[in-house]
Amino acid sequence: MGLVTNSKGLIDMRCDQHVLLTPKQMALADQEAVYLGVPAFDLMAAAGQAVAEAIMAKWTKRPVLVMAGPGNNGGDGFVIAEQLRQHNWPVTLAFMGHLDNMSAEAQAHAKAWKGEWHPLSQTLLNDAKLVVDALFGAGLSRPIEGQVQHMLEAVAQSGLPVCAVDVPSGLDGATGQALGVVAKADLTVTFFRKKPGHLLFPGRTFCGDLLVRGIGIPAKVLTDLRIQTAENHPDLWLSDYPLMKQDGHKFHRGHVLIYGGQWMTGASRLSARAAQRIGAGLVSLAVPESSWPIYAAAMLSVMVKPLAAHQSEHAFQQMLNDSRFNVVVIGPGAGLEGNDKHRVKHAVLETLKCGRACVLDADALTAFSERPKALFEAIHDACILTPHEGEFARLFPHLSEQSGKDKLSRAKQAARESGAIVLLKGADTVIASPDGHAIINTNAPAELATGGAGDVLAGFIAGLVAQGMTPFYATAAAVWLHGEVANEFGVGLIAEDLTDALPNVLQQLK
Ligand SMILES: NC(=O)C1=CN([C@@H]2O[C@H](COP(=O)(O)OP(=O)(O)OC[C@H]3O[C@@H](n4cnc5c(N)ncnc54)[C@H](O)[C@@H]3O)[C@@H](O)[C@H]2O)[C@@H](O)CC1
Ligand SMILES: [K+]
Repeated sequence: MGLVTNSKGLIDMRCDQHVLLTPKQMALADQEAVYLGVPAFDLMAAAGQAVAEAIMAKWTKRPVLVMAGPGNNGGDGFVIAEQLRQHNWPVTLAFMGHLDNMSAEAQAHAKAWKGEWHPLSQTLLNDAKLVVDALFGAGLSRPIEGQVQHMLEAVAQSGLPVCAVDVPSGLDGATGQALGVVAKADLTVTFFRKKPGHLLFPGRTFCGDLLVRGIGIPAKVLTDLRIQTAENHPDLWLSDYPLMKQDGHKFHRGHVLIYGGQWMTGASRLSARAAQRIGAGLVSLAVPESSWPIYAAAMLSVMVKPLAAHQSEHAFQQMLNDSRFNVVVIGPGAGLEGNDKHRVKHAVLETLKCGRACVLDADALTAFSERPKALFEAIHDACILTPHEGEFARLFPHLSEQSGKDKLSRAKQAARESGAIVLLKGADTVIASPDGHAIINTNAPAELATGGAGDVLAGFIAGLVAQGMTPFYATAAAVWLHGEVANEFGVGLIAEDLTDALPNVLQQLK
């Protein structure tokens, strides 16, 4: 049963827990569940009950204001209100909508509410100690304005704790972007599966703690939804992960070739060490002859190969003839000064020309900013681009953060246009493949924003590709390990620690 495809084939139901549904896909999942015989009334009852239970688990009994909107999100609100009332919570219900326009199940649940109905009004906040936001969920279709906007602003001003039903109202579940104003929540309870908007920024900051609750929708409805996006988790790639074999040999674990620059000698060395630590059998650094002593003195188990100044391009090309180098990393510390840029571009294009898997980072991306097309025309499917937002904007100016598009769509479009796997970095790193699949990473702590962390990541990816992992899943695994190591290490992290602390995390993974 296929959900998320990769170049190798299909991810099966083992990892269906981690798929992300757009609000549209969620509506289809609901419909399919009803088609399979689960009554819509029961789905809504289960959804409301799950939220009520989460509220009672998180907060002590207190006066609650439930704000119920005009659609099924509001229907959930009526269930929550009635459930809390039955547990002797003091509940005030404010409804904005017309009963006649609601779905049959929402009407039925609204009629089952035993308390009073109030129109939405800011004065209701005076007596409340908790707000339940059941105004809009998956059906939000335009920016919030007018009276609801004022109400949400008053909720924010009040400082009261908020529990959001499905998504904080005003948040686009597909993109993580705000449509007008958003009601920031302390707890969000969503149903069946997470939505991309819960994980992408700024959406993630609006959700508070996020809980996913089953409401009786069978997992088999996922089969026909053409799901393309998942949250990063070892379940996605562990079966692909190159765990060491007892009878393994270093030549079976690949050979990474890293291009080193003249001046910023630390960056490529960080990549080299990272590739070694994650298990590449051999790692070589190709460096300018003039900097060779610096590199060679610092690297013990990495082979450092000098590129003679008068024929460095030719020498690198010659090196690529050696088919034992199965992955090439270009970019960290590669340099853009003077003739460096020309050399870097040449190295990238030669690497691509011979079909070698490659990780292109930093200067290797910026080197093509005047004519990204020259890079895209050369790219093949084992090529991974690892830009931060600045580098990304240089290659894809129409897809920059300022374009107004969300990060998931931007990364997917960039992958499609370039033909490469695109890893768009950030606290919500997105890994997108040209075939439309994408993984959102969620385990990166703030400590990762430190110089050299990207160089280490490039090395991790290369090291995994060298050992035979498919580029898409190697990238996902590397990003996850990178985040996990940073979490494990905690405060005071510098890039070197990412490599040194990796073995602990690998041990746990094993
Ligand atoms: N069977 C189902 O479909 C289930 C749905 N559930 C709940 O239903 C929600 C989705 O329900 P709906 O599709 O009815 O959508 P919503 O309840 O999110 O809202 C739809 C309504 O809001 C109006 N609207 C949209 N944007 C607006 C804006 N900016 N200002 C004013 N009005 C606006 C629409 O015209 C429509 O009347 C989910 O988020 C979830 O909470 C749950 O009850 C589980 C089962
Ligand atoms: K909501």
